[in-house]
Amino acid sequence: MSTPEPVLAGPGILLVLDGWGHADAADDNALTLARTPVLDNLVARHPSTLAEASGEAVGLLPGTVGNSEIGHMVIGAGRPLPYDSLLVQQAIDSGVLRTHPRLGALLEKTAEAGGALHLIGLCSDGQIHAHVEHLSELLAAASAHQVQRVFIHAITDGRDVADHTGETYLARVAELTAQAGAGQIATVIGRGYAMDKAGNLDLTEQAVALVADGHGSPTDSARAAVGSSERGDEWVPATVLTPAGDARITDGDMVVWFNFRSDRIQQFADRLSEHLMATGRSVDMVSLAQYDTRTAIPALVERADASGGLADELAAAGLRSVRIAEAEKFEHVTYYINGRDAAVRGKEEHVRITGDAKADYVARPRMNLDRVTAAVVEAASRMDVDLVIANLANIDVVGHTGNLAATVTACEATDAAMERILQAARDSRRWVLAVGDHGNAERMTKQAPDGTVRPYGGHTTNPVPLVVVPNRSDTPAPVLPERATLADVAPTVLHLLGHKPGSAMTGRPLL
Ligand SMILES: O=C(O)[C@@H](CO)OP(=O)(O)O
Ligand SMILES: [Mn+2]
Ligand SMILES: [Mn+2]
Repeated sequence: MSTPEPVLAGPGILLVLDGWGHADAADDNALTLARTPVLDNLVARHPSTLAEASGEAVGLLPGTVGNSEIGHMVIGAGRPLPYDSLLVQQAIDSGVLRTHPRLGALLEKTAEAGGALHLIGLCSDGQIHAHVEHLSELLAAASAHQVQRVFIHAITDGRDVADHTGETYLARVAELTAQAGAGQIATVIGRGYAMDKAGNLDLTEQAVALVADGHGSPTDSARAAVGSSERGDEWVPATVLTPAGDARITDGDMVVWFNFRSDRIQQFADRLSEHLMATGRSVDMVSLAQYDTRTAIPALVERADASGGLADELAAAGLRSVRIAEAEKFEHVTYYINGRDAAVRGKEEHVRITGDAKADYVARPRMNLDRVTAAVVEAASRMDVDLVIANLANIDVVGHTGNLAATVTACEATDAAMERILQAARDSRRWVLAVGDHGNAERMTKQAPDGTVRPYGGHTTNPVPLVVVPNRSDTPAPVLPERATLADVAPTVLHLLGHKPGSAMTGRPLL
């Protein structure tokens, strides 16, 4: 039976509601606790489905939570992309990492020169930025090459895993060093300092001074280091573990960065490189996966090709897009959705909304949403714009605080913004495709390794709502398939624009 063409192909709006996951109503589900009439109506009245946004469906290891990088990359690519966590795991399983020629050569050189190996990275199993177990492979390689001094500069998490679990993960690091017969934790600092990505160099410099020069509070145990934080694991102050001895980075040492995700470690990596160079220390550096640093740091595992996505198809079709997000998610609607490609194609405009630089999202759960919304409304009103791509960041960014009340407010603010955007879409006869990039706010508690249930601000493996609001209401609304994945977004967007999916896309148009 042939169905009538339900949607008039034409200009549209692709909205990523960051962290908008689906789960049944519960007392830790900020999205169902919030009063969100517009979002509720959207899902109830318009063609909608649930899209997989985690694990293998998007190119992650089975069962791992989605994240903004892979979420936006797959939304843009129209196909699952083997993410860096998966590629690193494959390199470990196949033995490629342990026998990596570059790693081997540097370890050998370091051992011969009597230098030290410094391993810097996030110590948790959150699987968004890093995995603590990856250390075991690196420690084994160091041990095999007889590097005598191996120092771990541990970054504590509390964001991708339940807070106040740092001590457990540092205990795991100690176990791994004992197993490998190499390495010790030399310094500890929270990710709030070491993984700032917003240009707050005062925070980054504390991490640089700690690992390069040993500037931090001396303490004799990892437990005391973590316990010294008044603001949880994210904000463990710079701490030097005295039993490790002198772990400063000196001429002839080498550094391995073991985060596999770049965005939050690259500022630190750049500043440390610059600081070592400025102080006359020649130090070899490698990173587990490829980083987007200013200074070139060779990677042990190369990233997957992500070309041939939405941006390339829009450019080939001569369509104009406007990308809008506030600073926290600006790279996601530009660089990541374009396949980690910094080139700005013709007819592509970028609008970066900036505002209050202080990131206290419990106090400011609305963030800069009013300005983001105004920019979307303005772009939608322009006849020359074929596609508006915007990210509404609040549900995710405020969700990360783990504060349920603030996250409920963020959901309600997003709902009000949606009302304005939907009105603008009607005024300009645009369709709207709204989708989450991964879950977050629909589950705000998690069981910690010790069995207790704690407030949790991290991502989830839940599917995300995907809704299409057609640009006309006088034809029967299409029915979307029952299940979808983020890989179906770009083919659907191209279909709604009146174009075919790109040849590199494996996702399908959902209508
Ligand atoms: O803030 C981040 O770095 C991660 C969580 O660690 O979230 P997202 O993937 O949404 O950027
Ligand atoms: Mn996100
Ligand atoms: Mn997030």
